[in-house]
Amino acid sequence: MNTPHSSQLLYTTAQMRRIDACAVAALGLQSFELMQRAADAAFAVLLRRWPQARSVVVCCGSGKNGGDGYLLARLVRQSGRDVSVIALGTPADVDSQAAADAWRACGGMVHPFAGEHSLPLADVYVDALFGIGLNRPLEGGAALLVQTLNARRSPVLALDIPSGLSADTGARLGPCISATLTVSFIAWKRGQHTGAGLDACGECELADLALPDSVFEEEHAGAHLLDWNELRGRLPARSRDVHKGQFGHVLAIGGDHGTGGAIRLAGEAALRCGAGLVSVATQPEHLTALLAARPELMVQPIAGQQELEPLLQRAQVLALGPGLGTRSWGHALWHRALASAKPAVLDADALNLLARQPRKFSAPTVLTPHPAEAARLLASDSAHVQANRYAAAQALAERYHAVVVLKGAGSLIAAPAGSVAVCPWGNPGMASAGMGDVLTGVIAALLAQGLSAWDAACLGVAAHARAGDSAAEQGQRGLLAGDLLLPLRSVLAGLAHD
Ligand SMILES: NC(=O)C1=CN([C@@H]2O[C@H](COP(=O)(O)OP(=O)(O)OC[C@H]3O[C@@H](n4cnc5c(N)ncnc54)[C@H](O)[C@@H]3O)[C@@H](O)[C@H]2O)[C@H](O)CC1
Ligand SMILES: [K+]
Repeated sequence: MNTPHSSQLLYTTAQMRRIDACAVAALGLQSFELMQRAADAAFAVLLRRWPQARSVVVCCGSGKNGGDGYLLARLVRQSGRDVSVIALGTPADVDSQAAADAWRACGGMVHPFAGEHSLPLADVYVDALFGIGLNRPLEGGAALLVQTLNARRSPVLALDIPSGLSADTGARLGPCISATLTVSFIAWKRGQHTGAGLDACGECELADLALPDSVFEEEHAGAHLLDWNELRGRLPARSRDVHKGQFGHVLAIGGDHGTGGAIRLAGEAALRCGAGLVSVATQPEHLTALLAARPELMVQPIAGQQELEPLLQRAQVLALGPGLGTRSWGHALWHRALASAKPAVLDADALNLLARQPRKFSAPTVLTPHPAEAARLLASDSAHVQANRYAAAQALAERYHAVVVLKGAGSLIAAPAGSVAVCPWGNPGMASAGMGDVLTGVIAALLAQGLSAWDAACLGVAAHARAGDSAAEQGQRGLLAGDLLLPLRSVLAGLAHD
């Protein structure tokens, strides 16, 4: 894997503070100079996004985020627009104080926030209340101001990070700004690109403040955004002299009574993503329907473990779990399949069974839990997983020694060694039945074509999300998992230069 560019890297607040300090020390920059650059960048974003805005209200907190706001307000005033500053507290440090003084020096006034009626109407509001210094849930006046801003339903430009959002986890800490656009300074923060952070940030822009890459050299980010061009190099193009055996044999196991559709989606997705052969081991009742729906699938009716044996011999990769159920039938197949120690993707009830009988994996394995399944695997609850998505994904990868895809807004891919990739694609229309079954087949197909568990997970999540975005162009509501099957082909063709 190529080293991601700094614009793809995601940092924690502690890392950001060290990077800030490095910029000041190495470059001889004053912190105030960085604040001025942040204000300049934010002003450019404001004009580009809202060129018709005639009135702006900047809400300034007591820290450096507020300092950015005071200097931005000065630029807006100097541009001839109507601008006022509503302050929450007084500047707590020398730079923010200097920024507030600069605002006053150009004739600006500072109005303390004194309840919702003290917040003037404006074309655009600027959230300069809290940035990476937020260290506890908002309450009191801060909470009321954030709730008032959200209730206005007017455009909000958030500086660095929306106030109320944890920059480390993407969890809302009490009331949280719902920004129209967030302009982040120097580097992305982890919390912006997963979970609640996506809705809180709205559109995202990164302003690097013209800092050289050298300021990042001391920090190992540990997390990065998937980059489509970087991924393209990881799926080998096909030569002409090939045969289907070279692209692997996936065995999809699942489809207990009434859930044949799940295993069909997984099997068909594996075919659509280039697996050479796909067998489906499922309840006998699904045989006719599956063959009629997708004759390219080799469907085997499975009453018990003994019928699974020959299939396990022939398959290179297992797609285990879609519609598997946790009854004795599914449990017996799950147990025998894992005993084969073949590369595998585990989803749905294969994960629920794993939560009951934990084990570490020696073969290349990808687990694809949604938050509730992750909670069961961690003996926790969904709310805690969602409030700590990075930590949950990394804990699972380490505990089960597998690559883990923690699904949801901003899906995370975590490796046992600790690195995390974040998927910037996908849409709310994908929160529908069967999407996980398709993802299972996609990843299994890539494993079967020789990719590592990490690469298969990263490319699989990216292709699945991009296919979902393509299919959602006709509308997110009513997007069906089967709608992804055809776009997957063109998405993968784009990945592989086919
Ligand atoms: N060189 C730099 O450091 C740059 C910083 N930039 C901007 O600065 C902020 C980080 O500023 P900081 O002063 O560290 O913290 P905040 O302004 O985010 O926080 C303000 C202040 O609020 C207090 N606080 C924290 N949580 C709460 C709460 N729930 N309720 C009330 N008060 C709270 C806390 O004590 C802080 O002191 C960064 O995000 C950038 O916007 C420049 O932009 C770039 C250079
Ligand atoms: K902010």
